[in-house]
Amino acid sequence: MEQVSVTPSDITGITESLNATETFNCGALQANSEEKGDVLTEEMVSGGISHLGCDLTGQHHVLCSLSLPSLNLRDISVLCNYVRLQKLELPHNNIKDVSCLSHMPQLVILDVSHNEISDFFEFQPLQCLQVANFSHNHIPDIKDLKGFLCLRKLDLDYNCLSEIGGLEQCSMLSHLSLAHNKITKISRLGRLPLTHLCLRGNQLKGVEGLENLQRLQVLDLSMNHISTLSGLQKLGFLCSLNLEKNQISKVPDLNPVIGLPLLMNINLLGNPVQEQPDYRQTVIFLHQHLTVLDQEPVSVKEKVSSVNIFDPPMDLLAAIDHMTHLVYQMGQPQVLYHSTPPTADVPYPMLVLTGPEGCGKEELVHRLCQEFGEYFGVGICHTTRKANVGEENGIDYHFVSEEDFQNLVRMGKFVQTTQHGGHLFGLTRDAIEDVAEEGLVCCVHMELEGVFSLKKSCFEPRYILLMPTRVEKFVSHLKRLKLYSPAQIDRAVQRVALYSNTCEQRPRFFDDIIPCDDCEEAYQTLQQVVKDYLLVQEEEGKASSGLSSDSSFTAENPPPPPLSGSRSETLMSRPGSDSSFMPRVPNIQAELSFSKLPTELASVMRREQQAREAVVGKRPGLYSQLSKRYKSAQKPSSLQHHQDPGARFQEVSSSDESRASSFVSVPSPAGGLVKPRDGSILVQSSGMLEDRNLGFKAESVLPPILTGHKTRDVCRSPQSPRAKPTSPVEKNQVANVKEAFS
Ligand SMILES: Nc1ncnc2c1ncn2[C@@H]1O[C@H](COP(=O)(O)OP(=O)(O)OP(=O)(O)O)[C@@H](O)[C@H]1O
Repeated sequence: MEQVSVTPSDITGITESLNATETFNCGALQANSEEKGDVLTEEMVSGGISHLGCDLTGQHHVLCSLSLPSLNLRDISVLCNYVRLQKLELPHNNIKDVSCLSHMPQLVILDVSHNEISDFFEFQPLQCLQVANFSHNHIPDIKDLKGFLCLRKLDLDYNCLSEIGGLEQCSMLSHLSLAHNKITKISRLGRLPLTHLCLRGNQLKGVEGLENLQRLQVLDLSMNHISTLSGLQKLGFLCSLNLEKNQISKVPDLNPVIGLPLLMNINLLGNPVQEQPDYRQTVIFLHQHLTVLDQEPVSVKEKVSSVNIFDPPMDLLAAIDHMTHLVYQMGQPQVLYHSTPPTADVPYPMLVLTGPEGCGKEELVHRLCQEFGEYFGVGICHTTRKANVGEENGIDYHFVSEEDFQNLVRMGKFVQTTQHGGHLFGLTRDAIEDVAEEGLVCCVHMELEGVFSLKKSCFEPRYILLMPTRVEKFVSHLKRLKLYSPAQIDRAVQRVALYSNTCEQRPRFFDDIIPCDDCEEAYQTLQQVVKDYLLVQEEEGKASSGLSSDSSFTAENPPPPPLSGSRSETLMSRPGSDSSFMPRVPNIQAELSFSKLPTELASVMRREQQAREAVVGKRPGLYSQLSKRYKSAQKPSSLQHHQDPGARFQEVSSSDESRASSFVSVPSPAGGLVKPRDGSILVQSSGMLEDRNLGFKAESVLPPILTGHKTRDVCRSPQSPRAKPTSPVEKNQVANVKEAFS
């Protein structure tokens, strides 16, 4: 094809030259430059020119792009005539003088990289220039670029710059690259709208001077001598930070960038901090947004394991705690306790008061156990903390040394342990057993961690949360006690949120919530809750003497089912309680009721009524039948006898159907269990079972609460201070307690 030579006069309005320019022939140009030395000629220009487009006025067609790379050009003065060029690429030449650029007011893109330029921007301001590449030259400093109004991207890599300046007026500059210069300090970047800044390979020791670059997204500070990142904490849009080969030595040095919300990529390769133990996990834990660290993607697994190491969730801690105690406990001789659940369905009844430190739960536990001493006993925990004034060993806690505590752990004594405020707390099986032996419900107080752990165990207590609803009141209450340091008060206040979050995130985690701003009021409410559980609410109306009313629930006059009162509903909507601080707790009963159709509810009520009647002996047939079905499904073997004392018990007692039926736990519609209420049946069966030795221990094998009350009511010697005749009312109440807490 014929080579077309383009002169400056041809540039405007030439359309027919389009084909010619598209056949840019580099070989021909090189030959031409060799002939003419290092001077750019018009022939060479016509060979390198391309792209027909419109000029900036939009009125003329022009050939607006010239590319002449690697031609050893030194003199490009001929370009003075090409006034409508918009894109000029002259990389890899020997150009020193670019003053001809002053004649190209429409120039938008300029690449004069890899040349011999030492005078920076020695030409008239180009108002349209947007992209300028002056990398790989010999420029010693940046002159004032005031007139370059549209400059967006400036590349000055591999020059001899020792400081930054002259760019303050470039109000559109978003990309600036100053890699591999000799810059020792970041200065005069002001409030440039930079989004990308590269300062790789300079001599920086700090990063001051970047704090006002609020739009910065990508920052490359690699290959410097930076040891501190102070100043970067304000860069809220930063997404990528390259700190490769610097002097960051400790994880805390990263603090200024930890928490930058959009920072997802950090490169710390070649920094001393990498030698720190658990370095990667620590950084990933501290900066959970990271998707890439040290050029390696951060996996979800890494994130989860870092959280599990440095801030394990309560569930995990509880699982570990439970597993530890279970393993130690399995190493010990297995005995059957009074509190051993006879079957998975019949837990030993327990009540746990929980809430933040200082909310008074310990006091409430003791008051409750004093007032309702016939039903509740305090489960006394172990602790390694010192006894406060007025506290007694064996009453408030078992105060033990850390060594003793650890020994107890290794002996498999604990059901759960927790570390709180630098001290260890734990509930032993023996502590529960001491109460169970008395035939009482075990009542304990503990922090949330303890609750999580206890929930993993075989016990299924009722959990009541005591919740401060007004921060100021809670704080002043803690101050008044004079037992807590300011730090402890802060911790207690912070933990209130932990409790309320748990309520919100885990519906039904707690069975009840009681506001505890006022200790007296809290106790009144607790009393009411407990009475509800004991089903004596209605009784109270009839007899002012509290629990020991003469009238009792009978088959004809059955007590309301547990939880069927509206107390929890009224509690949740207590007037005056600060709902912003008070977590919302679903009313379980209401939910249950609302989820059922009226006919379903009616059926449920009917079955419950039948169950009650059957339990008191009015309709034995139904439960005999249930018992039979249970028995035939079990197909008991001698092995099973040993594994499941409850099954054995049922088989043994099934010789008398109606009696056996009285001991079978029947799932109630409310999700609880309907249990025998006829005291005489308890007495007979308990006596019968006491005669049998199952080979575990010379003790009767009964559902624990039955045994307990049995012991209290019947089996104790007359000398025993607790032994006393059991009235029908009391028997009823005992059954109610069992039902309520199981
Ligand atoms: N076994 C346990 N597991 C978990 N937490 C426990 C256990 N035993 C006690 N705690 C809890 O440890 C915390 C610290 O106990 P301490 O007796 O020092 O508190 P307190 O100041 O008396 O608090 P409060 O007035 O709420 O009872 C309390 O919240 C207590 O309920």
